[in-house]
Amino acid sequence: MTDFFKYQALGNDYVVIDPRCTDVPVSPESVRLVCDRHFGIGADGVLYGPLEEPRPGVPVPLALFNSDGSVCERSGNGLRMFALHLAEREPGTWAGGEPFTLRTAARDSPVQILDRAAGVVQVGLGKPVFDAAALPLLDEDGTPAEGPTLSVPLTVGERKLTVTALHNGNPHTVVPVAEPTAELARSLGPEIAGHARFPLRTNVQFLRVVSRSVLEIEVYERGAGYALASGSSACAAASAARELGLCDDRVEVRMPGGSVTVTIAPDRSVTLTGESQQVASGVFAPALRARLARAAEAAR
Ligand SMILES: N[C@@H](CCC[C@H](N)C(=O)O)C(=O)O
Repeated sequence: MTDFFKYQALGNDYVVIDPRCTDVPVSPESVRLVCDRHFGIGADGVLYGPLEEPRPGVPVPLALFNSDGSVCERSGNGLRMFALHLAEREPGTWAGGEPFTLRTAARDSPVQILDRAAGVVQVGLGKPVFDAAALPLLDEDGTPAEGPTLSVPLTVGERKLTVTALHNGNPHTVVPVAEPTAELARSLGPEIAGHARFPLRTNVQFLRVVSRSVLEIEVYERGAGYALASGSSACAAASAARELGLCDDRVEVRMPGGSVTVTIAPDRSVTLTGESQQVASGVFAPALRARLARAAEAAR
């Protein structure tokens, strides 16, 4: 029995809980406990799956949770890590390098393991939508906003920002700045992520366009906080910069944890390529197991 498999992608870390390997229950409270960096394993989120026996040619379903226990519809880094997990468990089926499909609450996402030893995986995240109803976004008076979200005036405390908001399986708000810093992400990120105009909250990226082929971002994630990297955030920043005419169709996105490559097709569909690795695997100690069981019982 193996209760957990821990992975990281440029420092964005997830715990995989595989129901084929453990009977550990998963609930918002148990996710919070597992992700706690002092009382649990520590992670930015949990990937729970496969939710059914994986079969070649059939989308493999999984559920994703942020470290605060909230459900997230999709995770670019998480999908890449889960693809590696499937390959580690059944290399004969999933490690051959052929593309296959993962299914989350957002949509189906094609993945392809390009270099298993180096952990290089590519994932297709589809086409972003730059529309208020998709985010969703409210107007200042709290009524549903309508129309394009390429340039949205957003008042945050004393600051008057102009941001680009988009939805690509999950919501994102890109904030162009002269210098993205961890301090800025940690201070302003929460105010934007939980802004009243985003009823489902939003992931936040602070973006500097270094050149037409290089972007630099700092990330504050919905439900997880400051992150060293984020796949869907890197794609959101690239899609926003591309839509604003600020970058080419293939960019390196630099984050504190490392860089990924994002390519944007003429139809706006986005592909993310980057490394990730397994960090550890193991069993929960009896005391933690008992707490997880109590948390799940309380959630029923
Ligand atoms: N780190 C992930 C994003 C995880 C989900 C996000 N926090 C949300 O709630 O949408 C990634 O690599 O995309």
